[in-house]
Amino acid sequence: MCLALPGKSLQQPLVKNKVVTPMRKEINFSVIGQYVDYLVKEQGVKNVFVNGTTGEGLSLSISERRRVAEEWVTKGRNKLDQVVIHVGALSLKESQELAQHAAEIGADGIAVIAPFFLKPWNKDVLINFLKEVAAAAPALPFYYYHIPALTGIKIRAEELLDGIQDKIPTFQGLKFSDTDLLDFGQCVDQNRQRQFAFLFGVDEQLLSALVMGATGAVGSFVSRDLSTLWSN
Ligand SMILES: CC(=O)N[C@@H]([C@@H](O)[C@H](O)[C@H](O)CO)[C@@H](O)CC(=O)C(=O)O
Repeated sequence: MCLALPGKSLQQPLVKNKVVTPMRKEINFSVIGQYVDYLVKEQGVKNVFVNGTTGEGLSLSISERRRVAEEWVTKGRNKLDQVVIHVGALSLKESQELAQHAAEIGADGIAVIAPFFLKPWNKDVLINFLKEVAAAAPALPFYYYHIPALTGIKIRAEELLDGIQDKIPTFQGLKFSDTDLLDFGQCVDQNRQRQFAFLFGVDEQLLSALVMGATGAVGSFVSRDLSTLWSN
């Protein structure tokens, strides 16, 4: 459950942890502070991705997602470098509400998955959805969470990147959770000015992605060892 994002500067990749949401019958908010300390002290991880796939964000209610985000931001203050909140939802309004909330509580970025029930049928429709969500948090770096195996949306990331910053000025990069390394390589190739972050999300292919130019990673099984890879 580890995620790496670039640092405040895109040139400086950092290890991040995509965190689970602790639950018994209900969400166990009280252990999130300990979880932060564990990640920082035991795992050498100072960046987290909250309410994503591993955090089961899409299975939580909106009020639960808000509360989980608040806990991570609050408990991570002065300990974590970046807390990125996944705010994707099937409802545009809910996604916007979560994006605005992430900005209000002081998160460092937001990420959005494509709506996957009534699916965007082309790139422009998808970008319009993302743009509306990003506009709800106009000061927060925005990541598109590309995970076609779960969304069923096959629009290639490379196609999406083309001209995206004209539509979404806060666009910071991709969380690329797909095994299509050709698509990934074409994204990297398109990013000649290195303005975007490419956070790779399939642990099993991370080494290949690093060779190809991933600037960070979001993963389940990597942590301190991953930061070592980058620092070497
Ligand atoms: C589908 C999924 O859960 N993918 C994981 C991977 O880390 C995955 O667990 C790993 O590659 C093992 O298959 C992450 O990319 C997901 C993630 O970052 C998230 O919590 O949003």
